[in-house]
Amino acid sequence: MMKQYKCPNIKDWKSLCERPLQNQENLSEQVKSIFDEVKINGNKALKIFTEKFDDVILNDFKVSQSETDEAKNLVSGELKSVIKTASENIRKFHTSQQEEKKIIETTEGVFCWRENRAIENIGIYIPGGTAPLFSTVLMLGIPANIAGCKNIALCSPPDKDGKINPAILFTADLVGIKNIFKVGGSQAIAGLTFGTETIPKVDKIFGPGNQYVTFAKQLALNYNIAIDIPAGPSEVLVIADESSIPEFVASDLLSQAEHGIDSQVILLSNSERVINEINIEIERQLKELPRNEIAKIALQNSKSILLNSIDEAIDFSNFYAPEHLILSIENAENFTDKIINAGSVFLGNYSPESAGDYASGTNHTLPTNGFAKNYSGVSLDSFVKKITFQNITKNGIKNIGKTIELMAEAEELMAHKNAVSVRLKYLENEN
Ligand SMILES: NC(=O)c1ccc[n+]([C@@H]2O[C@H](COP(=O)([O-])OP(=O)(O)OC[C@H]3O[C@@H](n4cnc5c(N)ncnc54)[C@H](O)[C@@H]3O)[C@@H](O)[C@H]2O)c1
Ligand SMILES: N[C@H](CO)Cc1c[nH]c[nH+]1
Ligand SMILES: [Zn+2]
Repeated sequence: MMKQYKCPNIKDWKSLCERPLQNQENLSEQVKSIFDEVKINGNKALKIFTEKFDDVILNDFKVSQSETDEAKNLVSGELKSVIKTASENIRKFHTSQQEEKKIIETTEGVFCWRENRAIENIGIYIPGGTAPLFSTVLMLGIPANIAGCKNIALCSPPDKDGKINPAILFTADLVGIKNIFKVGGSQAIAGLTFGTETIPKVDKIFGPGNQYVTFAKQLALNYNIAIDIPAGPSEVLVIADESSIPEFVASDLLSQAEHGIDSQVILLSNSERVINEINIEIERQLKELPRNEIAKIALQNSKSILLNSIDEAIDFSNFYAPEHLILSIENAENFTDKIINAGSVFLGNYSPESAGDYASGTNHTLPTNGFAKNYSGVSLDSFVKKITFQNITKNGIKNIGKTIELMAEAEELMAHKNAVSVRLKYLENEN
């Protein structure tokens, strides 16, 4: 059952926005010690942590070609076909994010532009603890392909038989990923950070995961490894008014609650009747939901909040900064300008969040835990660096030279000034 709140005072919003995170001190100590072990002992440490956390003893972490071939035979034709449909939409949307090179003449003879270069060595993490998220392989592998990333290492936790789910292996094969490792959790992130005898060290780590994975990615930053975003336990916030359909809203809330016991779902409405009906629906659907244990626990972390108006609900949502925001309200499209902080937004009664999770084309790797205030979700840009170039003609340096000289002198950096002065003098002598 979600906790219920009625028109809370604005000073209580901060505590209402707290996420159900684990004891961060224990978590950080644990992840730091896993990093230290993997840094020093490589595969030996991976083996110990895989036995401890995934309950399986592995002597080789690399997935062989025969394992991939076997997995491809285990995935049904129907599933293969819908994965391909989803992959086409994801490819279409991410290809549309490519930008044309634009050369800008800022001053006559001064030409500036940017060019994209793919990040060459990347690691992608595919969650596998609660559910094998093969859809995440599409979300990360496809933009990596479009960007032109050369070397992609994929890590995902093994099951108790020491295997990776066949759909993950099929999807990895579909997007051309060959380097696959059976390692999960923070030990996988440590492996990608330092490199081991088997796992390559990478330049940037992508992918969602539980609190251990997310903390580990943030730790990787200390070792000069870039990360995509903090993409931790899933969240959804739904704003519902009288036009919403309780059955739909309840289904959306449950869809994120089932991700993990630390997921959080929030319902906001300007109508007590709507909140009550949605809560009744949640209870009804929960009973019918197979494997509902996780959702039940996550719902205890979750809240339904009655607010005075839809505008106030949007203010609350911007304050909370949800990973996913669903607007189940009349004329939802008219409210988009007011959304300031959210990872991905779903408008109206027929845009379920699951569509973005799988197949509409947008990326499902999104910022959580309030990070939608300052991070975007994963996109094509996440896989490239943008290098600036400039080309200044003789005329251009004559035009902009004085500006640079005066600024350099004012900063008391005379060598900077001189780098322009020598050129201007040279050009004077040329004439
Ligand atoms: N934000 C996003 O974009 C996004 C997208 C998809 C999924 N998610 C989230 O990803 C998460 C996936 O989590 P998951 O647990 O299912 O899979 P996971 O693969 O992230 O984590 C499983 C691994 O965690 C490690 N682990 C488990 N218990 C541990 C412990 N006590 N100490 C240290 N390590 C431990 C194990 O090694 C295990 O292999 C969910 O919370 C889901 O909501 C987020
Ligand atoms: N909702 C998750 C992002 O928070 C993504 C996902 C993958 N599969 C199902 N859902
Ligand atoms: Zn989901």
